[in-house]
Amino acid sequence: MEEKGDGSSGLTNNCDLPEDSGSLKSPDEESSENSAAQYNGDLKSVLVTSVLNLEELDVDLYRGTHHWVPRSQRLFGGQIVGQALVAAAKSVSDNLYAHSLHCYFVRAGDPKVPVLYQVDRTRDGRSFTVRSVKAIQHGQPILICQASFHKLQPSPLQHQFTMPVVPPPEDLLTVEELIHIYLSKPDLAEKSKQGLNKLLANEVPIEIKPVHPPHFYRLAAADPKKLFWVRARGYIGEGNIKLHCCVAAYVSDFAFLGTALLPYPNYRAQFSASLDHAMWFHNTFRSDEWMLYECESPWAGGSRGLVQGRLWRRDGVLAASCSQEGVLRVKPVTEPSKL
Ligand SMILES: CCCCCC(=O)SCCNC(=O)CCNC(=O)[C@H](O)C(C)(C)COP(=O)(O)OP(=O)(O)OC[C@H]1O[C@@H](n2cnc3c(N)ncnc32)[C@H](O)[C@@H]1OP(=O)(O)O
Repeated sequence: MEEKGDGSSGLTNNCDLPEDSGSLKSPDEESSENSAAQYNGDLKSVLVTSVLNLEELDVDLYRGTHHWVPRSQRLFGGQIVGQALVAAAKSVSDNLYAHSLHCYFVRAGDPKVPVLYQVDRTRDGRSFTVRSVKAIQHGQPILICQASFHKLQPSPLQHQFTMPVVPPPEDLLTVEELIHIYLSKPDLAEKSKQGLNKLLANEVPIEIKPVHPPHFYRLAAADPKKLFWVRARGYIGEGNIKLHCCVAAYVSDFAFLGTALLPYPNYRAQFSASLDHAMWFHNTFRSDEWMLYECESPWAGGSRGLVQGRLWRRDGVLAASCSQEGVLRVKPVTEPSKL
């Protein structure tokens, strides 16, 4: 461990969460709109214009819609957590910052209908404020979430682990670029090509650069650890800290549970889904800037796997920590490699 400045000196909080896409513009952002359009080669992130842009139906009642749906045809857990945190944050004051959330995914989300978010104002304290959010479809909860917010309170106690030393994102390829390299292999089997093309067609609103490029049809067992740079696609802009936490909640569930499968190349997941998800936010960060996601799985057993992750700002400041347990029902791989 090392002593570290907390990087929070510039803590600002334009806390308004998106009501509509226009409400995201702070005066600073207005003035830099042209450069924003160029930001990481994209327009405003669909995560803020659509996914996390909840419709207010009544007091503490919101409706969220879907953007990207995984092949499992159940709603992406990160989307539900991110939207639940948006709903919770709308009822807390500007001087409070999300510091943690704890969720259970109790039913599979149905991609054919929107999700309702019902917020209970559990407690408003002098330092901490707690919200409980129920995500509902077909009259039943699909997620229960507790989110806690804290006033900024400086302390002499400050430490964090050290960020792993890895190549910068500029030196690495995106998942899409890696897939194109695989697709250019002349002896690639047709079925593998189809699988990779399906991956390319995924409209995931986040960008990923693996530190160790994956073997898409991996053959060797690996330690249950992975490192990748990740950021929201498109521009979000600085200032709205709560919104960046909501985006990070979305991002943090992506490819997370798969860490627990890395030691078992001879098994493939027949059924996998996250059961719970917890996050702690430590410092300010920009979710539209590259962050290093360090994932590891300390344990698997009993058809479940535990994964833990740390999201690092590229300047080495620990932005957030995550934990998740998932159900992992596997079956042996019987077919030879398709490569
Ligand atoms: C790529 C990105 C993905 C990232 C990860 C995510 O975001 S995942 C998305 C977020 N997380 C989720 O959606 C999880 C939501 N929670 C749930 O769906 C549920 O809590 C749960 C399925 C985990 C609970 O499991 P239960 O086994 O209690 O549920 P249930 O009894 O309804 O069974 C669900 C299905 O599993 C089967 N099943 C149940 N027990 C089984 C067992 N021991 N061995 C084999 N199969 C079993 C059932 O027959 C049923 O199949 P049939 O259905 O065939 O009848």
